[in-house]
Amino acid sequence: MNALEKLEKLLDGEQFEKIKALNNPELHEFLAEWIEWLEPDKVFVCTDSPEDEAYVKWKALYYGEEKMLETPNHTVHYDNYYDQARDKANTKLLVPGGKEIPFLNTKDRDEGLKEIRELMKGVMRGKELFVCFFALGPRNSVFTIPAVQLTDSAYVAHSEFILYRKGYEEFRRLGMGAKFFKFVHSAGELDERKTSKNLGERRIYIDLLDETVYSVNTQYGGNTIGLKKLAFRLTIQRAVREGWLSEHMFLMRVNGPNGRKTYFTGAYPSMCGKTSTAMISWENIVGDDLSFIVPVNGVARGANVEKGVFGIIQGVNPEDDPIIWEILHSPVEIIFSNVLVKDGKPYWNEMGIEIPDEGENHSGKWWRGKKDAEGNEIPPSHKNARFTVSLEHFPNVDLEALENPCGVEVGGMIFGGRDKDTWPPVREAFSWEHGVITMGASLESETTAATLGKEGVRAFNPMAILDFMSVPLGDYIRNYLEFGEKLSKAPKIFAVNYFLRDENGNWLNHKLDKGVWLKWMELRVHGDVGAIETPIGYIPKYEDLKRLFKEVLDKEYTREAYEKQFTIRVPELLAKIERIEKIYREKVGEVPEELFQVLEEERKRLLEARERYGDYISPFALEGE
Ligand SMILES: Nc1nc2c(ncn2[C@@H]2O[C@H](COP(=O)(O)OP(=O)(O)OP(=O)(O)O)[C@@H](O)[C@H]2O)c(=O)[nH]1
Ligand SMILES: O=C([O-])CC(=O)C(=O)O
Ligand SMILES: [Mn+2]
Repeated sequence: MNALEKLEKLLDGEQFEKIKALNNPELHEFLAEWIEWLEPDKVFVCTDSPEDEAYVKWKALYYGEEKMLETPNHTVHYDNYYDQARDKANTKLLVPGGKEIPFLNTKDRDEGLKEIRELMKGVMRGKELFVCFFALGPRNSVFTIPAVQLTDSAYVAHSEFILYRKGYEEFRRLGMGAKFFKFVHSAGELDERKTSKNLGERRIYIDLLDETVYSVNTQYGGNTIGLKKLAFRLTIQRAVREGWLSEHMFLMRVNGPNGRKTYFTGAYPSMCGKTSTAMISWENIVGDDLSFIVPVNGVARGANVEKGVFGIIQGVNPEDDPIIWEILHSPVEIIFSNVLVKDGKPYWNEMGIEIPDEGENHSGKWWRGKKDAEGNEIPPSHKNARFTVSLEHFPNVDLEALENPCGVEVGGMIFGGRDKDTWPPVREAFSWEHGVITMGASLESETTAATLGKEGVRAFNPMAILDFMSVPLGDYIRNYLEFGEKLSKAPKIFAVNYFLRDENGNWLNHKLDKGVWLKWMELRVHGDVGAIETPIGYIPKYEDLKRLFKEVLDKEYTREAYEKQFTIRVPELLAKIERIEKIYREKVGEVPEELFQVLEEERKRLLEARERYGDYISPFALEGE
């Protein structure tokens, strides 16, 4: 029996017709094999029609994975109390022979496939399977990658409809030519709250050879939404093979003088400010999490992989995040996850208004002071509680850039992390190579609640991408360096640090200061302002920032604040170079030799500067040159 004949037996007539219309034998085989294996009671195939999307949304409510809230089109979803973040330990790359690759969590492919197949055998008995088609990147473009998702979670499918472009027609158009990704997900057995129960058997296995990802016994978006962080492992591999970049980066427009539009990408680790930067209210958002950057005729062109936001809700308040606040209070389609609900209204930590003392949250029935099994007090919402919404509802979205099949020219690329004591708030690299190595490849950041495990530990996180890395780090960095050589005008590279603290642990910057750094970077891309040369790159001049603080935030920026923030901290910077160099020399394995040269040059510049100026160098001293 061939695959289509098998499918005809497995599916209802109407569903079968939808599959038959896609002329792709590889797709048919994959579907036949997995539908038979998963044994769902029922299969629903989603085309791009609004009716099919509506069916999925309705099923999320019908099966109890989402509940309606008071505001129309708002729903809430809960993940298991212990399934609130990405599970790094159980996320593995399947590689032949289980080859060990530094910093990557690998597993023998045959063993992994065997294990996951066993876990998934008949896992959908009594359940409905949704077969969905999406596209990564704008459709019918150099960026497009089609993907098929199998899931028994209507919540996951619903989230994907909000976050990704529909892809059924794309499969139809491409026919046998579709080089597509495959995702198979099951939430596994559910408890009475409709959350995944068998967390001990939670597995996320990425088959790099077959460009397929399997995920089981989990619901949290970062572990299950196939097109997000699961596809990301596959796109990194493709990008390195094909010579482009697939990055953990927002994409935004910064508005310069006289209507000038300059596009920036920015890579910060999870929970370190991508969304909050891309949402600066006077600029424009294109994407907040994942970007593809492709060299086209010597120009780096960027596109958002997604079309929606799976954003962190903690701390969203009307002052700092006026646009998100507005959206979250309007009747557009939103899924809230792991927030507190009372009388049909959602509440979250640090929202700037009074929060009820009881309700329902990620721990079930909740009251203030409630403790979990470990004795920790449970806050109203989880730190990693999120909202899922389409970008089309954002008044500040740059729709033209979002939908442009040619993407946008990238003028600047930014790297940043949680760093309390080393990097200044903003600086510009001397060159592409200098930026890639001393900013991107040298990124460190304190760990956050976006992954299971301890928070606040300084960790090596090159390009903010380490959690998702799927190729040897040296290959990834080589690809980055070579990417620059393909460009006639490489984007300028910048590094930011929003998280500097003083001796008492207080932040040195306000959340909105990043709006000033962005304006400065925009001017620098076009050579409109000068800068101070330091051993670690160019930093802004006080006079320029003073003017920008006034213009952008209507704030007085004092010389004292500037001096404190932009002091070059030689001992911390040298220690960092030591750490980074050691990691690359001792742990990473093969790395382009340039990396060590560029780090060595930076060290020399720092040592020379220390000779002349001492350990902590005021920017005014350097400016005096
Ligand atoms: N102190 C300080 N905190 C900030 C700043 N910007 C953002 N944050 C906090 O950082 C947290 C996460 O920021 P997001 O922008 O949502 O994170 P993200 O990079 O989009 O994260 P992912 O969606 O996990 O990839 C929020 O709790 C913010 O309040 C800042 O300038 N200063
Ligand atoms: O993938 C997720 O869970 C959400 C996210 O953006 C990240 O953690 O970087
Ligand atoms: Mn992210």
